[in-house]
Amino acid sequence: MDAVWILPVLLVLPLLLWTSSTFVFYFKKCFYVAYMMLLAVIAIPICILKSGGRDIENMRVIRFMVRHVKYFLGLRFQVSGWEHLQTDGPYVIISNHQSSLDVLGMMEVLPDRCSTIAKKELLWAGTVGMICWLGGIVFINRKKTSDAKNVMSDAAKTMLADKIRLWVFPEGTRNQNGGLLPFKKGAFHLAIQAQGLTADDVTLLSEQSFGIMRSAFLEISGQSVQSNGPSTH
Ligand SMILES: CCCCCCCCCCCCCC(=O)SCCNC(=O)CCNC(=O)[C@H](O)C(C)(C)COP(=O)(O)OP(=O)(O)OC[C@H]1O[C@@H](n2cnc3c(N)ncnc32)[C@H](O)[C@@H]1OP(=O)(O)O
Ligand SMILES: CCCCCCCC/C=C\CCCCCCCC(=O)OC[C@@H](O)COP(=O)(O)O
Repeated sequence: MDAVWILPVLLVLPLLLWTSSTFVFYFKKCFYVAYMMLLAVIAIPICILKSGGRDIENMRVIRFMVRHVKYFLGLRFQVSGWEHLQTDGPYVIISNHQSSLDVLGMMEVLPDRCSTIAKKELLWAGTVGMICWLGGIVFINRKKTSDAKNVMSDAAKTMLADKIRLWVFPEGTRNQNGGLLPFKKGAFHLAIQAQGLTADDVTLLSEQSFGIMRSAFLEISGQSVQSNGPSTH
C-alpha cells in the first residue's frame, strides 16, 4: 500500500522526459552530479589500492571511469589534433571553460601524467573532491592571489622534476556568455617555467594563445548553435 505513490511517479517521469526539454535538462544535470559522485566512490578504493594515495597515475583510473558518461547525457566529441599531445616531457594545456561538463571533454583527450588546476572549494565536493585530491589535482585559493601564485610555482617545479603535464582553464571561472573571458596569467607563468622562457614572454604567449583559442571558439560555435541550457521552455 505504501508503494502506491510510486505509480504516478513512474507515469509522470517518462511523460515529463518526453514532453519537457527543461525537465530533461535538469534531470540530466542531477543525474550527472549523482553519477559522478557514485563513480568517485568506486574510483577511490581503486586509486588507493593502486597507488597508495595521491598520485598523478590515478588520473588514468579517473579518465577510464569517466569516459562513458557522455553516452548517458547524449554527448559526443569530435577530436582533432590529438597527436600534438603525444610528445615527451612536461607541457601546459589550456582550454576554455563553459560548464562542469568540460570535465568530460577533458577526460576524452587527457594525456598520461596530466592533472589540472582547480579552485580549492572543489576539495569539499564529497567523493568528487576526494578523487580530485587522489588524482593530484592542484588546488588554488583564487581569493588569495599570492597563495595561488606560490602553489603554482611549486606546481611548475613538480612539473619539471616529475615530467608532469597540467591542464589549466585560463579564464579562471566558467563562462557561458559566449566568447572568452580575458585570460589569467598563471598558465603562462607555468609554461615559461617549464620551457625555459622568461617573465617577459608571458604577455605575448598569453595574447597569442587567446587569439588562437578565440578564433577556434568562434569557428566551432559557428558550426553548432546549441546552448548549454534548456532549448525550449
Ligand atoms: C570519477 C569522478 C571523476 C571526477 C573528475 C573531476 C575532475 C575535476 C576537474 C576540475 C576542474 C576544475 C576547474 C577549475 O576549478 S577552474 C578555476 C580554477 N583555476 C584557475 O583559476 C586557473 C587559472 N587562474 C590563474 O592562473 C590565475 O592567474 C591565478 C589564480 C594564479 C591568479 O589570478 P589573479 O586573479 O590574481 O589574476 P592574474 O592572472 O592577472 O595575476 C595577477 C598578477 O600575478 C601574476 N602571476 C599570476 N600567476 C603567477 C605565477 N604563477 N607566478 C608569478 N606571477 C604570477 C600575473 O602575471 C599578474 O601580474 P602582472 O602580469 O599583471 O604584473
Ligand atoms: C557532500 C558535498 C556535496 C557537494 C556537491 C558537489 C557537486 C559536484 C559533484 C560533481 C560534479 C561533477 C564533477 C565535475 C567537476 C567540475 C568542477 C567545475 O566545473 O568546477 C567549476 C570550476 O571549474 C569553476 O568554478 P566557478 O565557475 O568559478 O564557480
